[in-house]
Amino acid sequence: MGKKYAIGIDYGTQSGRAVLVDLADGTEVADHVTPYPHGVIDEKLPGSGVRLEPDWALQHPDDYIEVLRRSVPAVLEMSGVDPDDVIGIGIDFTACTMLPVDAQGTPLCMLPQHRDNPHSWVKLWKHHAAQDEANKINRIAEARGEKWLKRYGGKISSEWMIAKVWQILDEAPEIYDAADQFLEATDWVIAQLSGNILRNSCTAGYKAIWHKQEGYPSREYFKALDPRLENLTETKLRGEIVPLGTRAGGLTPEMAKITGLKEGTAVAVGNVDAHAAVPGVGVTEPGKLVMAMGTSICHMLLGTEEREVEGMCGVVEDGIIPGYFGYEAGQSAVGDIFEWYVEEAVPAYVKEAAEREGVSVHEWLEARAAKLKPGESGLVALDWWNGNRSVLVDADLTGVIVGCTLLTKPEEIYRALLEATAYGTRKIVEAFDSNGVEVKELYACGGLPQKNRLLMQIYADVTNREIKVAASRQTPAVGAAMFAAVAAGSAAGGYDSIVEAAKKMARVREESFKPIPENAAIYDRLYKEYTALHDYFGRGGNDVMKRLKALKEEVTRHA
Ligand SMILES: Nc1ncnc2c1ncn2[C@@H]1O[C@H](COP(=O)(O)OP(=O)(O)O)[C@@H](O)[C@H]1O
Ligand SMILES: O=C(CO)[C@@H](O)[C@@H](O)COP(=O)(O)O
Repeated sequence: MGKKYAIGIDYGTQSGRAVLVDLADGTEVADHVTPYPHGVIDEKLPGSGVRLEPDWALQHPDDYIEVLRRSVPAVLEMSGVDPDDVIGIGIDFTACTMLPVDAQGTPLCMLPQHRDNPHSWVKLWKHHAAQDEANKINRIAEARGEKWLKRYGGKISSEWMIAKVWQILDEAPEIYDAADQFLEATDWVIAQLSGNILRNSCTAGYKAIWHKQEGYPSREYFKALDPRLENLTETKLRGEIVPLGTRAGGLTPEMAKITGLKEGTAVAVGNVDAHAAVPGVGVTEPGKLVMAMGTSICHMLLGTEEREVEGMCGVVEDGIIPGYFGYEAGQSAVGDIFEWYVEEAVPAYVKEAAEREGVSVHEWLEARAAKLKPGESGLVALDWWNGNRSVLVDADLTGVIVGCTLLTKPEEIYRALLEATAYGTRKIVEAFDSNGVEVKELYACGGLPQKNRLLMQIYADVTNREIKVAASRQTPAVGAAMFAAVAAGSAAGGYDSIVEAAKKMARVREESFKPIPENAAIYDRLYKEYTALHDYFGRGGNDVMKRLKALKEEVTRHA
């Protein structure tokens, strides 16, 4: 059998990235990025201009298809690989990114009668407007003593499926009624590729409260939320839930035409970006925490038992690698905080200087921030620009910088923001470690480790652990390609298990980031200050952030 390949596509927050991978050793033969034409829709709807309320974040489903139209033919052309030798295609996605579809699987926002209703669109993972529903989901689950709540660190997030579905029912019952099903976007794209709607066990487990043995929460629980939700899981969340690496079907003739791939090519079921990154970086055993670092960070860890960890996003059996309990935790804004600073708060002189020097504003700030010693800025910040999805699980928390003076410089603020996100990661590492899910080593992948060395050194110093970095710039996509190889199977030139695929295909860089003891010592002190602020603002010491947010909503509603 000659060389065989698979294509993995990583659907991120702002773009989709395809990579064509050699299955023998994981060599990335070609990659291509398609920025989403509509980007993140958070102010007004395309076409109608209908204004969105605060905390909304939507996407256009055709942007996902655009990635297939552009990036798949591009990697085929760049590589010169014969489509006959591409034996599988797999994807990973942000999650819970979900949408309502009709009985034909058409997104409701593509239908003229629903287009102008924001609830008919794709709700992106960072759509945070379902916090009221999430609060009720948690309150009612606690009151009823629902056992499954512990599997999610004691709180269900507003980012997830049930909160988002319930917000649709609350605010747009006509869209809820018109929806034949609510799907994760990753499952919707796979349905477009293969013609089959299958729900993957990863998003069902982490985002829709599904359990391998127990299934979804009971009808009684859903009825207690809202009588209209009683049958939700048998109706609008119905369908087969299958393990990662399952073959969803063969590529449809229509999709073969737009992608340039062969009809019938194996299509793997959907997956989540951070979860696909774990085998992508070669981690198939416990003790190694994988950080998928980009707009946000997802922290992924394997364990041999189901443990309770405060604030973890979830523990799902077989949720990442079959045979293990997969733990997920996360920070809902990391790169996004740096981007906010660069786009919204950096003085003009910095932008001009960066342009003159031919570097990006990030690079300009990083170079200057790297000259500062830990503690030198006199600043400490809380990393809650997009709420907290770590131990506090509260989307209503907001950002803070303490210690600014008339002499504070932009690079000092930038460094304080990098550090704040590292403290946020340390909180997560400590939560796992202190609950018996050991974290021995850190692995980093995603866009940030490639873009910012200072950030990585700060993470090593703050967590006092060595960090290994993925060799690939596209780790989740490589992971998705590995699952595609599993969906194709060894008889076709792929693999029979993800562990085998990861052994052959994953690579990390030679160089790692090691903690510098004197930095780590200062960061221990700064972390204490972070923790004091974290607990004061986040554990009820002062609810000023919530009061300000409520006031903002009140004033905006009446504007
Ligand atoms: N040099 C840099 N240093 C730190 N952050 C950066 C830098 N350049 C870009 N970013 C941030 O990286 C994030 C994008 O990360 P990336 O991994 O490429 O995408 P995604 O999260 O969509 O997968 C953006 O939030 C952006 O602000
Ligand atoms: O929440 C998850 C995974 O559970 C992510 O999809 C979400 O944080 C988005 O990740 P990115 O920062 O876009 O890579």
